[in-house]
Amino acid sequence: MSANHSPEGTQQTATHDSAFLRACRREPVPHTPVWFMRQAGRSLPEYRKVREGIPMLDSCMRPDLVTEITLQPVRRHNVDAAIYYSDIVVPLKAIGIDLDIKPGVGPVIADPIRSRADLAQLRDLTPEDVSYVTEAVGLLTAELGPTPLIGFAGAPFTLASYLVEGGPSRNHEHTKALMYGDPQLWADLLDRLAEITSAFLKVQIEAGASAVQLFDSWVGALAPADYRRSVLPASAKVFRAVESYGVPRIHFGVGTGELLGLMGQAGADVVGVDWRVPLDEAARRVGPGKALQGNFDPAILFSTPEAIEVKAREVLDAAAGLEGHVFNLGHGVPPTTDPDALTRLAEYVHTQTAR
Ligand SMILES: Cc1c2[nH]c(c1CCC(=O)O)Cc1[nH]c(c(CCC(=O)O)c1C)Cc1[nH]c(c(CCC(=O)O)c1C)Cc1[nH]c(c(C)c1CCC(=O)O)C2
Repeated sequence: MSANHSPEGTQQTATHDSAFLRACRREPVPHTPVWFMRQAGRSLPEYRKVREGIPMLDSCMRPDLVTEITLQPVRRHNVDAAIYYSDIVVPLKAIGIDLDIKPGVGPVIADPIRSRADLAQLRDLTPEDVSYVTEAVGLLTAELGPTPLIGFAGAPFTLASYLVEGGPSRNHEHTKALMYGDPQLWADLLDRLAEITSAFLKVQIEAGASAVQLFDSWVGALAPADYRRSVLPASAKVFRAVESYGVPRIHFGVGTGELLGLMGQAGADVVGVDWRVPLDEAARRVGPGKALQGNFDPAILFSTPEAIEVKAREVLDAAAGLEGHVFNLGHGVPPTTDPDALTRLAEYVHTQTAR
């Protein structure tokens, strides 16, 4: 009897045939799949309730909470994929970096990395460091049934920005100073982060994640020449490290209109696009052989239901000629979003694109 005749095998087949994974592979789909970056989190009252009194990073280390919080938006919005509840700094915390996530601020690093000696803080990540991830992914894939689970990690540049700045930054001054002032130290830092990120993605895939997304949220701060020279090699290393698993690899950043081609070249199967570039134009910049993900402007979620539909229709029209399209926002769900607006948006995309 083949593995596909066991109940587990049947579920794996259904997951493999899901609209989300089919779109990532640029295969025909029954409807355009939808999920929302940051779909889990503060926009949901049920999230705020289970997080009460529990610091963000503590919640990421509790498989029961990770499972519940990851499932909440799937239950509520009928999205086509779940994204593992965690944060981009979790693997850094797991190797002993002294950091915290400050509510309303973001990740804050106690001892920023700015010298060669500071690099010693970045040891290798082993699966034992994040055993709670393996456990939570196992619980989740059992609960999710055919709905695919997306694993994720921060890309080397975005992680480096937090580590070098010591926290969130508008202009990434210290980061760029290091990139230009000590290119060898910069390259070594990004290479270390590529190793850690690769190890973290492998843990999630081996435990059952069906796709992975690399968040390079802040890389839009760079010019293309700098991206090609100082960032692309490290991101490409991450994509190569997980290539043999055969799961779709999504690559996302904000303000990356001028970088879309290079971000595809780094090795992604799906390129995430923010709202600044229409999807048909993004497809020209990315080139053939890749699916696109995006790109509804999250600020428009605060508008009227009618305006939201007009904008969603525009996104779908621009996506009409794409080889593969995963509907998403151009960036994360804002914390004060009315969750019903997201439920209606997912429903609208499903009904408008049903084949
Ligand atoms: C840049 C970045 C971070 N974290 C992440 C990124 C890349 C995505 C992006 O560009 O938005 C990734 C991330 N962080 C979180 C998720 C959960 C999964 C999902 O998308 O639903 C994901 C995918 C949970 C979280 N990560 C964080 C929260 C909010 C903290 C809380 O609920 O107390 C959640 C739900 C904290 C965090 N962590 C970070 C920021 C900027 C913040 C917000 C700070 C704040 O406004 O309070 C760093």
